[in-house]
Amino acid sequence: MPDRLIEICELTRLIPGTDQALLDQLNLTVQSGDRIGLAGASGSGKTTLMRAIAALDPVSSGKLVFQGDPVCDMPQYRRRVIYLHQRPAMMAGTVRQNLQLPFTLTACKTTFDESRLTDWFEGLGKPASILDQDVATLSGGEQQIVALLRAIQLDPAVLLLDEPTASLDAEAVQQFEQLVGHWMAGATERAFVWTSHDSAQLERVTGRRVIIANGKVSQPSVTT
Ligand SMILES: Nc1ncnc2c1ncn2[C@@H]1O[C@H](COP(=O)(O)OP(=O)(O)OP(=O)(O)O)[C@@H](O)[C@H]1O
Repeated sequence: MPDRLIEICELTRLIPGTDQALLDQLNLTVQSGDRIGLAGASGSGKTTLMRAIAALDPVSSGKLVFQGDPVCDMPQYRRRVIYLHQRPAMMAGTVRQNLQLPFTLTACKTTFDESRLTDWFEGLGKPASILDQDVATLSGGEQQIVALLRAIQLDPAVLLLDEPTASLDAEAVQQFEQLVGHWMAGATERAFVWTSHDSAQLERVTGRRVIIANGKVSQPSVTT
């Protein structure tokens, strides 16, 4: 039976200053090997839920359990459960400086591994010299690949992918999907949640569908 990576228990997030619930006592379990496609109408709360799972926004009530324990060591949790947005945040500087950034944080116990990154870039047909390139000169697709590599080099357990390829061209979409697939295949104790308005993409890359509506989730069908 797959291990439970994250248990989201009775999670409620109210619109600040109101009693209107964006997430309403929501329950969801993310297990090892899960490739979850999170779907729902625009404004249904997909981003709100992903950010709540990543512990990036305060919630009104509820509990997050990671690998059996309530989340309390936030820096460690943020390294293991990583949220990626459609428009990646890059700091001014080279690709290498952006990739080294997480290792400058005291919570990070692993070290920067340039040869592993070079292998990943070369697997995507990009030369090692990209590490010296200014991020401002990268295409949107290349920036998103750098953001994904910046996350997966930390060996996270769960990636929360919020419309990650919405503004990318077909080649960059293919590369992003390939890299996520490669990361998933690298260990069993991994999972992702992926939101997209592209149902063909969700069919392609995810294994089960979770639908959010009215602050709660339902799981209508298995798609693998
Ligand atoms: N701090 C806030 N105050 C008020 N309303 C908020 C706040 N945060 C989110 N909302 C509202 O909550 C709803 C859910 O937003 P969210 O971005 O999570 O939806 P979504 O499903 O990701 O949408 P989309 O598919 O368009 O990206 C929206 O109506 C949004 O305006």
